[in-house]
Amino acid sequence: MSSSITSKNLIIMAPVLKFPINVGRIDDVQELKKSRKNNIPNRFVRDIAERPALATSHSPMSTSIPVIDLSKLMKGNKEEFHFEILKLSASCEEWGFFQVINHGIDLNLLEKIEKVAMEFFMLPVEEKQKYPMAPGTVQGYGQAFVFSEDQKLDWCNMFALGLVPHSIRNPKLWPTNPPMFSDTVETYSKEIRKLCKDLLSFIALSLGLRGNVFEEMFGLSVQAMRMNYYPPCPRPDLVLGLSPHSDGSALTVLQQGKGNTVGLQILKNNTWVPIQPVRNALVINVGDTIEVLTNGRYKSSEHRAVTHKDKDRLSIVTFYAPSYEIEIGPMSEMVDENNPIKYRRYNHGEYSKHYVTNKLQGKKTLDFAKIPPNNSF
Ligand SMILES: O=C(O)CCC(=O)C(=O)O
Ligand SMILES: [Fe+2]
Repeated sequence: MSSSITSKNLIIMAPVLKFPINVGRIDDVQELKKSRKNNIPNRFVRDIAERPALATSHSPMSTSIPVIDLSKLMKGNKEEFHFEILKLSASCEEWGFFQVINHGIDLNLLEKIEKVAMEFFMLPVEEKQKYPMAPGTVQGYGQAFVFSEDQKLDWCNMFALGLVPHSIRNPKLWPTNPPMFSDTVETYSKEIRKLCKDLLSFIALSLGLRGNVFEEMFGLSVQAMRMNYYPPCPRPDLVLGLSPHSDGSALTVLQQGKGNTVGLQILKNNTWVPIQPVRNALVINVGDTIEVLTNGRYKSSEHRAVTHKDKDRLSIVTFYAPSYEIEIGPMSEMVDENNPIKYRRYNHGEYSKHYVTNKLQGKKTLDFAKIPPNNSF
């Protein structure tokens, strides 16, 4: 029997790697850009099957995923509320993604977090490397999810922090430069936390469940943040900004840099669909945890980021998940004879550990929880 994981021992242990790892040389893509002009090191060049097709007249149109108006859920009349809940349920079932407008978060705060994030990424590399992401770990500056020398690298610089509970914080990784960085992260993460709670309660209602079901189940929810900076890439047809993956969270909130190019793509019906940013909206996606809890009714969608030849791109991503202590599995309301159980029960801390100690590879991480379909005739 595996012992359950608590937030305290997770930070000490996490990520727990069975062997010392050799990740080889990880070039900083912003520095590459400065030094090498058009030469892309082989480690960034994807195998042909993985390369992003550049837009042609045949490529799927950039799509606006469903847009949910939060004000209609918070204070709309009965009809507006009902309509928006139906839209929410359809978005989660069909896309696992939606954008939220009128979310109530001060637009100045969204601008401010973007500003400090960009200021951070524009610092000299020596300054950023004062907060290093150690190989195999997921906090600090660097590239996460790299576990071997021959693994392909993403055309991205990341900066990530654990936020809640406090025990997952590593104070040495909180930048003092830019001066407003850490304060802004604190304010922003409190606002995003409220949004996650509200959205989860509407997601519960959209499933016909009590609004507070997830809040009660999750305990003190874990919250972490990652800023992804994708510099322009001379050969966007050869590289990926971020490898295909689903998120291990319950819910993810993604803020795209204002005026940035399209970079996020979602795999839908085996086609990578570029997602058109909507002004002042936040992109929300269902993570693996909600997929398990709803027994696959709401699915975490596979997504990735691509780069652009001339333009950079920033995304600021919040992951909201249950406390590591809790055990999860499909909720009884989601299982019946037409919807047989698809996932086993497990400790969420174990899943988090599994997620952060494996490379990003589509939805493979969720095999951890899948019950193989019954093959008997
Ligand atoms: O940059 C993006 O749009 C995607 C980011 C993302 O999926 C992630 O950080 O998990
Ligand atoms: Fe993601």
